[in-house]
This record gives sequence, C-alpha cells and structure tokens, in this order.
Amino acid sequence: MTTVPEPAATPPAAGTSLVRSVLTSPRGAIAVAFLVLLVLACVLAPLIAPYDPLAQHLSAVRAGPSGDYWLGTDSLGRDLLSRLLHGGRSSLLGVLEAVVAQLVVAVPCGLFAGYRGGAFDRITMRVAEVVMSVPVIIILLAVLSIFDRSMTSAMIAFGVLGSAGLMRVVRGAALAAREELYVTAAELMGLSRLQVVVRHVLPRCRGVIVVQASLFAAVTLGVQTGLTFLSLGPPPPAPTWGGMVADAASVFNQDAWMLVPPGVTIALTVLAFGVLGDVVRDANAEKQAAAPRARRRRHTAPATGATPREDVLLSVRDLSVATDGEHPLALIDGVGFDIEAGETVGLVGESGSGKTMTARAVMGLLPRNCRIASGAVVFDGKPIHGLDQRAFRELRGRRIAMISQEPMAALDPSFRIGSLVAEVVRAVDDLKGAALRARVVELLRMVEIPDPEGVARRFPHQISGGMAQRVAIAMALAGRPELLIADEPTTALDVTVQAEILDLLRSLQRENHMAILLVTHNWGVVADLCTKVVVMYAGQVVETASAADIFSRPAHPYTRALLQSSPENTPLGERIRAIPGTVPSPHEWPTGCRFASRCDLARPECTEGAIPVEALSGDRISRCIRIDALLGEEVSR
Ligand SMILES: Nc1ncnc2c1ncn2[C@@H]1O[C@H](COP(=O)(O)OP(=O)(O)OP(=O)(O)O)[C@@H](O)[C@H]1O
Repeated sequence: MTTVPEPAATPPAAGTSLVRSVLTSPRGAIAVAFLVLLVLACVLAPLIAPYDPLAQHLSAVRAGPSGDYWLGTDSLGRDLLSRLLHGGRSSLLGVLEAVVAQLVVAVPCGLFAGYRGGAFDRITMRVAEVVMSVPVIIILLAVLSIFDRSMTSAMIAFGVLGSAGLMRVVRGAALAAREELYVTAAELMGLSRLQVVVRHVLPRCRGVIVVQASLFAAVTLGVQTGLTFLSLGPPPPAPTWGGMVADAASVFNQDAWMLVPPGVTIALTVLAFGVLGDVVRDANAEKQAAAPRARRRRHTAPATGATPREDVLLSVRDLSVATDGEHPLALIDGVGFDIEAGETVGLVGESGSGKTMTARAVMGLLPRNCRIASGAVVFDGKPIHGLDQRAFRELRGRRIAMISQEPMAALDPSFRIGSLVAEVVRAVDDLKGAALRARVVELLRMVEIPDPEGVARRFPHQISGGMAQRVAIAMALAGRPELLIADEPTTALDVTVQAEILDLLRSLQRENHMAILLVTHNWGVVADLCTKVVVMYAGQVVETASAADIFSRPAHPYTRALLQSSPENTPLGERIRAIPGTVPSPHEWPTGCRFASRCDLARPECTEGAIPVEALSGDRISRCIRIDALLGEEVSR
C-alpha cells in the first residue's frame, strides 16, 4: 500500500541540477566563465592592474594599444586597462547592491503573498503596482542629490524600485507551488508556514528568481553606466565605466579607439547577464515540463494523484470550495477523481457531504457566496477551473450539461415544451424554421417521449414529473455533451418512472458514448448504472473504487455503513440500520477523521491528525487508517 500524498516527496527544482544544466549549455558556460573572470579581474585590480588608474603618462596621451599600454591610454595618458579594471569594481558593486536589494524585498514578499493569499497578497500587489508606476529616474536623481552622489544609495533605491516586478513573478510561482502535493503533505505534517515556504515553496521558485535577477543585473549595469556617464556618480578622476565612455565620447571625432575598451566591456557584460538569464529560463522550463510527466507516471494508479490527468475526460484534483468573505469556510476540501470518456461515475454520500458543491464547481456554477479556493478541474486536457463565465458558457450546454433533481423547476411554465427545447437548440446549433422544429422533435424522440410533436405543444404543467425529466434530459442533450452531470435525477420521481429514466440514461450513454457523473444517495441507482463510485463525506472523498469493489468489499467504514443503511440491503421486515449521528457541518469538521465520531472502528489515533489518502490496488483509494481492521472484519464475516 502506498500513501498519498507522499510526505517525503521532494520539490522538482533542485538547485544543483539547475546549475549543471546551465554549465553544460555552451552559452551558459561561456556567460558564466566571462562573468567569473570579469569579477575576479576587477576584485584583484589593485594587484593585477599594470598602472595606478589615476597616474597620467603625458608622453603617451591617447596612445593606441601597445606592449606598454595593452588597451591604450586616454586624453590624460591614463592606462585604459587599469581604469577599466578599477572602474569595474564600482560598476559591479553597484549591480550587486541593486540585485541584493531587489531580492531582499521581492523574494519574501512575493513568496508569502503567493503562498498565503488573502489580505497580505492584495496589499502587497497593490503596493507593487504603485511602485511600478513610479518614475525611476526622478527617484534616482533625488537620491543622488540627497545622499551626496552616493552610488550605493542610488543602486539600493533602484533595487527596491525594481523589486515590484520580481515580486509579482515570485508570487505567481509561489501560487503554483502552493498547489503541489508535497506542499500539502508538508502542511499536513505540521510544518510551520515559514518552514513550508523556505523548504518547499522557495526551491520551486528558484529558477524564476535567478532569471529575473540576472536580467535585472543587465538593466542595472546599463542604468549605472548611464548615471556615471552623466557624471552623477563618483566625481572625476575616480575611474568608472560610464565616466570612461564620457571621456571617449568627448574626443570621439579625433580618436574613436578610446570608446572600444569600455564600450565592448559594458556590452559583453550586459550580454553575459542576459544570456545567463535566458539559459536559466530554458533550463527551468525544461525542468518544469519534465516534472509533471514524472509525477503523472508515479501517480497513474491512484485516482487522486498530484496532477490532473489529461488522458481522461474530466480530472478533478485537490478541489476545495470555500465561502467568500473575511472568514472563509471550506465546504469541500481536496476533492479529486477522474472520469473517462463514456464512463458513468457515481458520486455518493449523505446529505451535506458536498456532492452538489463538487458538481457545481465542475460546472463553474457555484453559489454567489462561494468560490474555488484551490485545486484544478481539467476537462478534455484543459483546465477549466479558472475560466470566466463567458468562457464557461461556451462549455456548458455544449460539452458539459447538467440535469437536476427538480426538472419541473427548470421548465419555465409560461412557455410550451417545444419552445423551451428550441431555445436551447438555437443556442448551440444555428437552426431555424423547419430544421429547428425537426431537431426539437428528434431530441424529444431520443428521450423516448411518445408523440413528441404533441408534447412539444404542451405547457410544463400539462406533463408528468417523469416526462419533465425526459424533457430536461432532451434539453441537456441538445449540445451533444461529452459529459452529463446528473444531480439526483430520479429522486423526485416514483419508483417505476425512476427505472425508466435510468434505462434512458443508460441507453443514451451507450449510444452517444457520453460520460455521466451521477450524483446520488441511492445505491440501487449506483448498482444499475455506474462503473466507478466516488464516496464523499463531510467535504472529502473518503473512498473511490469500481462499483463491483464497492459492493463486494467496501474499503472505508463510512461506505460500509452507508451500504448497510440502504433499504436495498435491509432484509424484508428488518429495521434499516441507520448510521448513528449526522454528517458534521463544515464549521464542525474535526482535525482527524471526520467520520470517527460515528465509526465503530475508530481508535484515538483516528482523531489525532489529518488522515491521508491510501492508494489500494488498481484505482482504489481510501481515506482510512483502519483499513486493515476493516478488511479483516469483512473477511471474517
Ligand atoms: N451557498 C452556501 N453557502 C454556505 N454553505 C453552503 C452553501 N451551499 C451549501 N452549503 C453547505 O455545503 C455543504 C455541502 O453541501 P452540498 O449541497 O454540496 O451537499 P450534498 O452532499 O450535495 O447534499 P444534498 O444531498 O442534500 O444535496 C453543506 O454543509 C451545506 O450546508
């Protein structure tokens, strides 16, 4: 038995492999080698520079490259190589100061904003937006004048102003990392927020941070050079790269060479930072692309692995829905299941277990006061959980349709049935006149309504409940959906009509190869139609298994109790064995197993901490740490 989530799962972006990927790329290796050599040469300038950078050699003014002056001299006979090496110290130190300032502000704020969300996130992002709209050059000029041309102050200010962009990028990466299984596992293990962020979220963001920092370094070098070019930095004769460009520019018409050493050095340094950023970005993208594949392979067996599956029609992962407002209340929590094309899956549980909320989240039709707090809903390989209502409308009725337990309530009493069905047909097919009428009759015939032309002319109050459900199904079928969500479609109908509707759904599903998510608390309906069953309790999936397994060997005490309390399983003349107690409401959910207070197998350890999902054989999963006792009891019966 494997435990899901795996507490020891490691984050994918290990720093060492990122460094290796960068160094094994020729571009990356050249950029790194250049930057390392440049930094070494500048740091060691007092030792290796051939001359004092301020020493004037008046016998060799504006001399070209020679054995004495490798890169030549300037208008005052100062050695260009020595000035370049000494000037690089302040330029590179400025870059370092700005990048460090940027990282110190942006990384913690971005990480916590993405990971925590809420008010901290909103405030941080608003502040970032304000900072991004500030005119940088004006602030820099002000800082330089206030701090007596201190380049360090200017560079720190530049880094702080530049942190807003990085903060947004880091926040995005942290938001994605928050959904990872290993982050959830770490939280379940009781790690503090700081520990989770530092150990599990930060490593995942390392790639984007390095990319942004190296690109920022390139920009900073440009800005720093610009400021010293304008003599806004250390006053002459202190050597600076910008100052050397300014000196060269003043004599450019007489001697163009003087511009070459500083110009080429600045250009190559900016290029090296840019290339380094590009290479890290590529290496990081490859790593991110490889990571989900690896995770998917590892988790194909359990139905609720870390990442949504793209090879199934509908894949729900770690879906949580909460109420809005200052004190959000989770209503469903970490729900996950898959539906293959053409498959019928039953979503079972007592009233209040979260079945309808799950179905509505899939449809993008949550109550106004609720929202998806986290998780993913992937339909036909594409995430749909973040779609806006307009995009959802393209899906709803066309590719995903829903029928509810109250068909009559869905039929407007002031329109004839034909008109109601036609309205839906027009929305999905551009049909008019005779073709429209023919399609309406065809749909009513598909749901086995006798005399469809006659029924089309009637008003809703003139038809029975069973007929109304058939009409609702006909309307749902108008867009030829690949997935039909049926929320207790037979609850309001009498027994014989129930059987007819179930027969109809089964034949429609077979003929149209349509998948069905059947929300029900009726085991008879499950046995009749479903190939797979997802059992929910108090907002969580507690068991997923094939219908055959569920009935022969339930692997969760709740499933077993639910089966035992079903009228179908109660011998004639005996009282139904109702499960004692009720489903706890969302605000009463206990820390450990939510079923423990009603479970005859519960032990103290069941209430000590969150119960992980156990992957059993095949696609079965169960959220119970007493499985062995449960299955043992089943065998000994
Ligand atoms: N708009 C809402 N705001 C707050 N809580 C809600 C809202 N709608 C439902 N709930 C709560 O969410 C939980 C799950 O409800 P849901 O309707 O999904 O359960 P269910 O299993 O479908 O029950 P039933 O079989 O009765 O439809 C319940 O505790 C319910 O009280």
